[in-house]
Amino acid sequence: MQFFKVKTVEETFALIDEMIPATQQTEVRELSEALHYILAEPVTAKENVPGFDRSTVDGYAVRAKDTYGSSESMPGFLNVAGEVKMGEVPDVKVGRGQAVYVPTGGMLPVGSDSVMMIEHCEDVEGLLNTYKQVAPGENVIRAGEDIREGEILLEKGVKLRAQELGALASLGITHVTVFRKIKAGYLSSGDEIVPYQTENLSVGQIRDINGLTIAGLASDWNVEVVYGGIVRDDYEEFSQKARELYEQVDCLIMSGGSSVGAKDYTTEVIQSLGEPGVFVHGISIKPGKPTILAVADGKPVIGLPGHPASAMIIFKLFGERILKKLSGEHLVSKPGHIFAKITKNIPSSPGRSDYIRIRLEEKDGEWWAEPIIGKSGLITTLVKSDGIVEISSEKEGVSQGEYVPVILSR
Ligand SMILES: Nc1nc2c(c(=O)[nH]1)N[C@H]1C(S)=C(S)[C@@H](COP(=O)(O)OP(=O)(O)OC[C@H]3O[C@@H](n4cnc5c(N)ncnc54)[C@H](O)[C@@H]3O)O[C@H]1N2
Ligand code: MOO
Repeated sequence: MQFFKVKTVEETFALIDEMIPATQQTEVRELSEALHYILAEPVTAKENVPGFDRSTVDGYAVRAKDTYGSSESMPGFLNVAGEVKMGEVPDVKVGRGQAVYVPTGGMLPVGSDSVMMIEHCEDVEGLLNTYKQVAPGENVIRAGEDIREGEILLEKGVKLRAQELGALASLGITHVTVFRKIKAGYLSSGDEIVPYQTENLSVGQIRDINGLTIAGLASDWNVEVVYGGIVRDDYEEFSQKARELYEQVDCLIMSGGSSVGAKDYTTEVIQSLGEPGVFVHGISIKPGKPTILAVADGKPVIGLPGHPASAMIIFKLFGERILKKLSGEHLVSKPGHIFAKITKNIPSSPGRSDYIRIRLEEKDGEWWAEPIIGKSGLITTLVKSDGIVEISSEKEGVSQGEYVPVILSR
């Protein structure tokens, strides 16, 4: 049997970026139901936010110049000319030597350029004693300072997080055009795998773990997962079920049978689905070497290794990028990790990327990554972990006390 030609992690990411298409299907969603969707067209601001100069504190709107030289020991004096009501256009102006009371968020009256906090002044029967000086623009948000009319607020391909929804809400935008949610089909394979609801296992049987872990990760990325059940190690049954599911979804994911054993049909099944087929079979990575990635007639197909920890780590590393790319998200390589110091020496083969499950511990104000040793068939190694440390392919391991990149999983 021919062994797979492995790709490096870097080659795999480059191939994913080259091979995976972005969906073209869009829909219009109400803003409150658009969280985590990807914008399908840019949004241009039709007005300024805020629409008027407003105070960021409770205080007195003043002309900054009139406060220069004021201090605790040498207060200045201004005449209180009135007050601004919340949500209303002020009916008073600030002339030279004058101050007008303004609440936080209130509109700045004409003539003023700054606001003195109430803690720094005192209204003594209409005469404001100022104990500090303020600079022009101090304690003020200018009209258009948040969003300027005509600017492109958000580009196509941006993921709508809570803060993007807030910015859109500030403009009064009620509907957005986004890419439709991706639907991924998932199949577990293996004669020994039974539904997780199985109460009493026969000897040799294993409850399906990957069905739940993979769907769980995918839902974090706003992908709907259709569970296709478990297929036996039988080519006819496997290919028929894979085909049926593939027809209904945008992406097909399966676990198990990715290696090179006599009954590992996954590659053959994937190849039968469409062109161009498998573009990665085997990655120089630990765990998860026997990973299969393919595109069949425009739909990505992911063959995950069966071992539960390997399946999750591989899906987090490559599945996330594939599904995000497919979802139309504009992907930028911003660091998705933090740095922590490793507690032990860990050797690693050059040319292979290692992903070590770790627990984070705080010692003397620093974060330390404590490796969790255990085989990739053990799901609890991930239950105990806070993340995974990456030892990239050019390194020959890491030394105790060295800063290492940690991809967080909590
Ligand atoms: N001769 C070689 N054998 C293996 C190699 C290799 O390079 N040469 N690689 C090993 C590595 S590494 C992995 S990872 C596994 C991957 O194998 P498969 O993807 O073919 O997976 P299976 O053999 O079907 O299963 C492996 C293991 O995981 C259990 N499993 C499978 N699916 C599930 C599930 N849905 N829920 C829970 N557990 C599952 C299965 O029972 C097996 O114990 O290959 C090595 N072999
Ligand atoms: O590479 Mo495998 O995923 O260690 O068990």
